[in-house]
Amino acid sequence: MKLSVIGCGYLGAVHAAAMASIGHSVVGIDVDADKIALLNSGRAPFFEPGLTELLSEALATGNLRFSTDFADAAAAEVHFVAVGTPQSKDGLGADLRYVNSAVDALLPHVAPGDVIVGKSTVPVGTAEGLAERITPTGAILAWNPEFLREGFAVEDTLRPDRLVYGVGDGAERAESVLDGVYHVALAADTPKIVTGYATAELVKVSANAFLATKISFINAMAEISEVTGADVTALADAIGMDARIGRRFLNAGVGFGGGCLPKDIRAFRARAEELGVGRSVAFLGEVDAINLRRRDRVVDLTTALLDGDVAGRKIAVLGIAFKPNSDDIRDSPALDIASRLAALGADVVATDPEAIENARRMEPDLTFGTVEEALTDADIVLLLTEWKDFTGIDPVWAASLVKTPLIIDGRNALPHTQWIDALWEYHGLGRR
Ligand SMILES: NC(=O)C1=CN([C@@H]2O[C@H](COP(=O)(O)OP(=O)(O)OC[C@H]3O[C@@H](n4cnc5c(N)ncnc54)[C@H](O)[C@@H]3O)[C@@H](O)[C@H]2O)C=CC1
Ligand SMILES: O=C(O)[C@H]1O[C@H](OP(=O)(O)OP(=O)(O)OC[C@H]2O[C@@H](n3ccc(=O)[nH]c3=O)[C@H](O)[C@@H]2O)[C@H](O)[C@@H](O)[C@@H]1O
Repeated sequence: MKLSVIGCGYLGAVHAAAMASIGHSVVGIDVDADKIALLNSGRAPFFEPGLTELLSEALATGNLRFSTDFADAAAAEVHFVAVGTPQSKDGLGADLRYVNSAVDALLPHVAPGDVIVGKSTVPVGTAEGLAERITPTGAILAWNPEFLREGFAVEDTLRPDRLVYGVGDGAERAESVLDGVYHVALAADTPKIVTGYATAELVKVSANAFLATKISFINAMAEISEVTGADVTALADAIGMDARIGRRFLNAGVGFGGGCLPKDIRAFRARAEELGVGRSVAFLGEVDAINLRRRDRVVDLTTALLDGDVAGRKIAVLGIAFKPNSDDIRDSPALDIASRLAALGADVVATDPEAIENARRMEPDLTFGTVEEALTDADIVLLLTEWKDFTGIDPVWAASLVKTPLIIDGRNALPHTQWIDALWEYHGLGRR
C-alpha cells in the first residue's frame, strides 16, 4: 500500500521506516528540512535502538523516502498524522497547532476515499472536529493511537501489543484499509479493538494516565518509606507479586519525564475541565505533584549530604536522558535536577551515553563530560538515568576517582550491596 507519514519525529520516523520494512511504499513528510535530509541519507535524527538499521534497509529497497513537500503525499492512499502535541506555553492543555497545520497542508493533496489516520496523542473531541474539515474532501478520518515506548520503538511498532482503530463516517473502509496496513501484526494475532473516535482518543490518554499514576503511587510509598525506615523496593517487589497489581512501572526514584506522560496527564486534566468533569481526573494533579516532588527530594538530599550548601562542590550526574536507551531530554528529571543544582552554585559535571548533544543545546551553561571526568574529585555522585553503562560501573574503580565515596541512587538501580562493600555511603530513594 502507498502511505504518507506526516511528522517524522520519535513516532513518525519509526512508523515510516517500520511500515516500509513490511513492504509498504512510504513517504515521510516533515517541515524540518534538516531532519528530512538526515533521514534520506539513512541517518536517524535521534537515538533509537535499531532505527538506523531499519532506515538503511528500507531506503535500500526503494520503499521509503522522505520529503518536505506535502504534494508528495498525493500518491498515497493512507496518510498518518504523527506531528507533536506539546503542552501549551500558557497552560496545561495540549497545543494543537501542529496537528491543525499538518492537516491543512495535507488536505489539498488527498483524494476521495483516502484515509487520514491520526496517530498523535490528542484531547478527546479533536478527531470529531477534524472529521468535519476532512469529510468534504471525500477522505475518511480514523484515529489510531500509538503505544510505543522510546528505547523499544522499533520493536513496539513492528510487534504492537494491541491495535486500536477509532472510526466514524466511512468506518468500513477505514477498518479494511487499516487492516491492510497492519496485515503483519494482525497475522500474528495482535488484538484489535475497533471503536469510536472518542474512545480511541481516551484509550491513549487514559493508558498514559494509568502508567503515570502507577509510578506516582510507588513514589508516594517512597515518601512514606523515607520517614518510616521502610524499603520501597522490597515493598514494590512484594505488592508486585500480586498479579492484579504487577511489578512493572513500580520503580520508585526521580519519577517520570519525557515528551509524553507529563504533558499527557496535564492535557487530560485541562480537557476534563473544559468538559465540566474536571473532578474525575483531579487526582492527576496529585500524580503530577508527587512526581515533581521527587526532583525536589534529590536536590534537598544532595544539599543535606553536602552539609547544607552545594555551592562550589563538585557533583557528578550520571544520566541526562529521561530514561535509558534514549537521547530524549524532554521534561527529563535528570536534566532538571542537574540544572537546579548548577543554579545553586554547584560545580555539576553531567554525563550520558547519548543525550549530551541535546542537553547542551538546551542547557549551554551546564558542564558535560565523560563518566571519568564527572567522577574525578566529585564530592557526591547522583545516578539519575539507569543506563547499563552506569549500573555496571565498578564501585571500586569509581571510589578511586571521587573525592568522597557518597552516592544517591536516584533510580534504585545499582547493586547497592556491592557499592556499600566498596565503602560507598549509599542513599537510595525510599530506602535507607
Ligand atoms: N515519542 C513517543 O514515544 C510517542 C509519541 N506519541 C505522540 O506522537 C506525537 C508526536 O510525538 P513525537 O514524535 O515524540 O514528537 P517529535 O517532536 O519528536 O516529532 C514531531 C515532528 O512533527 C514535525 N512537524 C511539526 N509540525 C509539522 C507540520 N505542520 N507538518 C509536518 N511535520 C510537522 C516536527 O518537525 C517533528 O519532526 C505526539 O502527539 C506524542 O504525544 C505517541 C506515542 C509514543
Ligand atoms: O505516549 C507516549 O509517548 C508513550 O509514553 C510512555 O513511553 P515513554 O515515554 O517512552 O517511556 P516510559 O517507559 O513509559 O517511561 C516514562 C518515564 O517514567 C519513568 N519510570 C518508568 C517506570 C517506572 O517504574 N518508574 C519510572 O520512574 C521513566 O524513567 C521515564 O522517565 C508509555 O510507556 C508508552 O506506552 C507511550 O506510547
